[in-house]
Amino acid sequence: MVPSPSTSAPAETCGPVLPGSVCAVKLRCVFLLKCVSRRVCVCVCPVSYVERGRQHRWRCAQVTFTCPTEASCQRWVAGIRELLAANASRPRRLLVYINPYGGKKQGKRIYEQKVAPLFARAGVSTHVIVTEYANHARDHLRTEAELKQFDGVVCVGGDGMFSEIIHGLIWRTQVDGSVDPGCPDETLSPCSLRVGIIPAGSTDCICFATVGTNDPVTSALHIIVGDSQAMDVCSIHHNNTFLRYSVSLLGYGFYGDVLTDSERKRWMGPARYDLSGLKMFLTHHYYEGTVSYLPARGILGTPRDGARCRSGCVVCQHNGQLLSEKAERYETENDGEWRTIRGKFLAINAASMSCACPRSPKGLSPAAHLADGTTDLILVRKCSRFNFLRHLLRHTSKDDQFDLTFVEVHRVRRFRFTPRHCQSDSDLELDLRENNKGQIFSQICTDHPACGCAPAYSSWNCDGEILTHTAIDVRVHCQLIKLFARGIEELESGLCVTVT
Ligand SMILES: CCCCCCCCCCCCC/C=C/[C@@H](O)[C@H](CO)NC(=O)CCCCCCCCCCCCCCC
Ligand SMILES: Nc1ncnc2c1ncn2[C@@H]1O[C@H](COP(=O)(O)OP(=O)(O)OP(=O)(O)O)[C@@H](O)[C@H]1O
Ligand SMILES: [Ca+2]
Repeated sequence: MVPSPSTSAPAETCGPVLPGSVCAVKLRCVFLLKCVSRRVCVCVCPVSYVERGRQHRWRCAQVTFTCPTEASCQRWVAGIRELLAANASRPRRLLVYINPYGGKKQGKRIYEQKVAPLFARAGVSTHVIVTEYANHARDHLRTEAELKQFDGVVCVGGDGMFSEIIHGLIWRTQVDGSVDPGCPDETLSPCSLRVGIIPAGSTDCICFATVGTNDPVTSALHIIVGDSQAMDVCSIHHNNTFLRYSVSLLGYGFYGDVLTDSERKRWMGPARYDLSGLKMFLTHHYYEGTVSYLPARGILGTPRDGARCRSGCVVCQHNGQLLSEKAERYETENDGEWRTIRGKFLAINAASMSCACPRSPKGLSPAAHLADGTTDLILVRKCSRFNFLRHLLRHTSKDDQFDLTFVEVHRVRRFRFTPRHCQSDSDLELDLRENNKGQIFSQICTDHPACGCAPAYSSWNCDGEILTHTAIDVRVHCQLIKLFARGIEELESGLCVTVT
């Protein structure tokens, strides 16, 4: 039996030096440090472990054992090392990409000061690359990186940087497995390497929604203990041509416009989103188009069931199993019934996870799941500024943001969007008839008296990157990637397990 701070150690061999009780997470030994000093007949052996703090934060703590002889100390050390080595889920070698440019430009400092010392203490070796330009990490992963040498990839940056990493990894996995990554109907191969996120961006919603906090030390500890959390990925195509993948928010209208405007203000750091958000709220543009979607059927959960995706989520386990069985039976998602909605929208958002972040702690779709093979399609129809503000405010309160007449939400496996100006002649004809022949254009101008005309189209905000096309086809790939995370834990802050 190997000692851990959780068990009272046998008196004759080893016992905590510190008097009183010790707090520990599940009381699992995280690291082991070597014997640091030897006095006459006493060997001191500090062992590091994880301690839970407030609001899902983890901290590294230490307990020191003393042994009467060097030999018994070495036996304890060897025993613990053996136990840790036998744990296959803990990474030993990691490929680390640092974006020195994201968020407040602190990525390098955060990694060097807060994360690297923990990796070193845990005996995790690293190969660190500080990126020199946008898409450096993506291209390195696609073509150069010797992935067999590593047990995982770590991304130091924000959602955009994480997006680069998964683009590189997913592409590489498909090419290595002879799967065509560009084909919209292809069943993609899941990536075997896990990705760790050290938050150093502006929103960091993927980290927040999978860990419960944006804290570099907590994320580093989740990587060290070898946590694993599967995640859905949406593939986005335009006319059968691959555009991008998305794991969090795919937003047209409001969030697309906020992103486009905020890119010009990058020098402001994370505050750019608030300023652009206010500006776009006041601008109040709506966009016309057609949304078609394939509802998710036969699965557990709905977008308004009040459930929350948490560590060990049964909905994700159940739906993941169901969808993989479906794939084995060669059933395609095409056999369901597509539905179509035509209209004027302030925002069209697809949230593949809750998209919780410090700005919106419960997220855009609080009941969305990380790994259930679906995305929540949220349609905010044209409404007054006052009503839109009511909807936005509910992202920050306990009230249901979908309980409004101009908002609807559907849990879907696939969807398509066609902006009005791209619609086929027959669709346009239908529109004209619906709008009393020809009055549609003057209608738009009446709705925007300040400028006299409305923009015909917005852009898609795809995990914080702007998409080049507006007409898109989106498909969810269930559990395509894995993170060094465990989902948000139910256990609340401050709770410590006491060692007697
Ligand atoms: C009145 C307060 C309303 C507050 C409403 C806050 C809603 C915030 C919802 C945030 C959802 C983030 C989803 C994640 C998206 C990421 O993939 C992406 C890349 O990191 N981040 C953004 O696009 C960054 C998107 C950032 C959007 C910020 C929007 C701020 C809106 C402010 C509206 C002010 C109206 C004030 C009227 C008096
Ligand atoms: N060395 C670099 N120089 C310039 N841009 C880079 C570099 N490395 C990565 N990038 C790009 O920087 C962009 C922003 O990075 P990141 O997502 O880390 O920060 P952010 O946008 O501030 O945060 P968030 O996405 O969480 O809102 C990404 O699009 C990424 O491709
Ligand atoms: Ca999902």
